[in-house]
Amino acid sequence: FSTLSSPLIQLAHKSHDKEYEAGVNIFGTSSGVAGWSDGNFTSSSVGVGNAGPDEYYLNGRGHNVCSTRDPVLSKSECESFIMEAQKAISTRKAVKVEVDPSRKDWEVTNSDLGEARLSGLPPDILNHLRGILDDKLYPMLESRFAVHNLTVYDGLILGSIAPSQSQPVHRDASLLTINIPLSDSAGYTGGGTYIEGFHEHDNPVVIERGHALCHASGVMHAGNAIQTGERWVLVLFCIAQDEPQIARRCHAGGLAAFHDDGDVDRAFQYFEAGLSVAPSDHLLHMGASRVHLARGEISASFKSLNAAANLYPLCQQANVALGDALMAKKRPRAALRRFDSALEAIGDRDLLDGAWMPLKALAWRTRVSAATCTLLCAEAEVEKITEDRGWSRSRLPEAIGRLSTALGPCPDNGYIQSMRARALELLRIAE
Ligand SMILES: O=C(O)CCC(=O)C(=O)O
Ligand SMILES: [Fe+2]
Repeated sequence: FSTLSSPLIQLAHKSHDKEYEAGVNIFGTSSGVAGWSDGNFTSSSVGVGNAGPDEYYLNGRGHNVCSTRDPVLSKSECESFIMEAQKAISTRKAVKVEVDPSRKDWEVTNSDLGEARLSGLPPDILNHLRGILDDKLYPMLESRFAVHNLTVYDGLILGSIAPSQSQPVHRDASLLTINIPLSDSAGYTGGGTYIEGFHEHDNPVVIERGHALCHASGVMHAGNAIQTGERWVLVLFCIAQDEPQIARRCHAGGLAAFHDDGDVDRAFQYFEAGLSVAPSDHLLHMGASRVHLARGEISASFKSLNAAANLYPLCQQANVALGDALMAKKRPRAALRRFDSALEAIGDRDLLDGAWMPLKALAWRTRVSAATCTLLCAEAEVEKITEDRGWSRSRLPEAIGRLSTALGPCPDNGYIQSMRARALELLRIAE
C-alpha cells in the first residue's frame, strides 16, 4: 500500500476490531451450530460480482439473497420487538436525542415512525435476542454463506407509517444483513425490500412477518415505501471477526470527508485506499469521480465513471452521468451512445407494473436526454445543406418513440410535446 493510504487502512482495522469486540459483548458470537439446510430457504441471485467489495469473502455465495420458508420469530416475539421500539422512540423523542448520526444520509421523512437502535434496548430484550441469534440466526448465516465467527455489531427496528418514502438504494455498514419484517403483511400495502439485480421481477421482495431475509450487506438494496398502513422491520447488521471490510470503511470515510468536512483531498485518499484493496468496487470509483469533478479534473472523472459503469452494469447511473458530462462538453453524439447503452440495459423494465420508482425516474430522464442529443445532431445535419441526411433518417424515429414513451406518464408536458413536434418536422425534412 502507498504510504498515503496505509494509515487509513490501519484506521479501518481499528474500527473493525472495536466494533467486533463491542458486538460480541452485547450480541455474542456464532458457535458453528448446524441446523439449517437448503430446503429451509428460497434464494435468488443478484449475479456474481454484484454483491459488493466483500463478496470474495463469502465463499462464492455472496450473490445469493435467501429467505426462510418458516418464521424465525413468533407473532408475539414480533409484537414485543415493536413495543420495545415504540417505547425507546418515545423516550428519545421526550428527551430530544438526535437521530443516529451514522444514518444521517438517509432520507428521514415526516411519515417515519422512527427507528430504535438495538444496543439501546433494555438488557432483557437483548438477552432474548441473543438467544435467537445463538439458536437460529448465526447458524442460518453460517449455513448460507459458509462463514464463521460472526457477531451482530448493531441493528435497528424501523417503523414507517403510510404514505412513506422509499429509502435510497444503499449498502449496509456491515458484512451480512438479516431483515425480519415485524408487521403482518396484511397491515400495509407496498413495502418490502427492493434488491437491485432481481431483474426477473424487479419488484421489492415482501416476506411474511417473522420470516428472515438475509443478504450480503454489499448488495444494493432499499426499504420500499408503503402506501397504506404501518410497517415495522428488524434489521441486524453482522460482521465477521477476520473480515475487516477495508473497502467499505474507506468508502464511508471518503463520503464523510467529502460531504461533512468538504475535505476533497482527504476524501480522495480514502477512495484510493479503498481501491487499493478493492479495485473493482463501483462505488469507490463513483466516489473518486466526484472528487475529480470537484477538482475540475474532467478526464480523470470520466475515467472513474467509465470504470464504475463497466464494473456494475445493474445500475445505469454512472452511464447516465457520463452522458450528462459529454452533453455539457457539447458532444451530443458521444453522449447519445451513453444514453443508448443505459436504455438498452434498462430494457423497458421501468415500464412494467409496479416498477421501482427511482428506475422509472432514471429511465424517463434518460429517454428525454437521448432524444435531446438526437435532436441536436439532426439540427446540425439539417444546417449542412449539401450533406446526406441519413443519420437523421435513421435516428429520429427512435427519438420520436422515446419522446412518446416519455409523454406516457405526463401527456400534457409541453416541453416534451414541442421536442416531439420538432423531431417529426426534422424527420420530414430529412426524408
Ligand atoms: O425496510 C427494509 O426492508 C430495508 C431496511 C434497510 O435496508 C436498512 O434499514 O438498512
Ligand atoms: Fe439496508
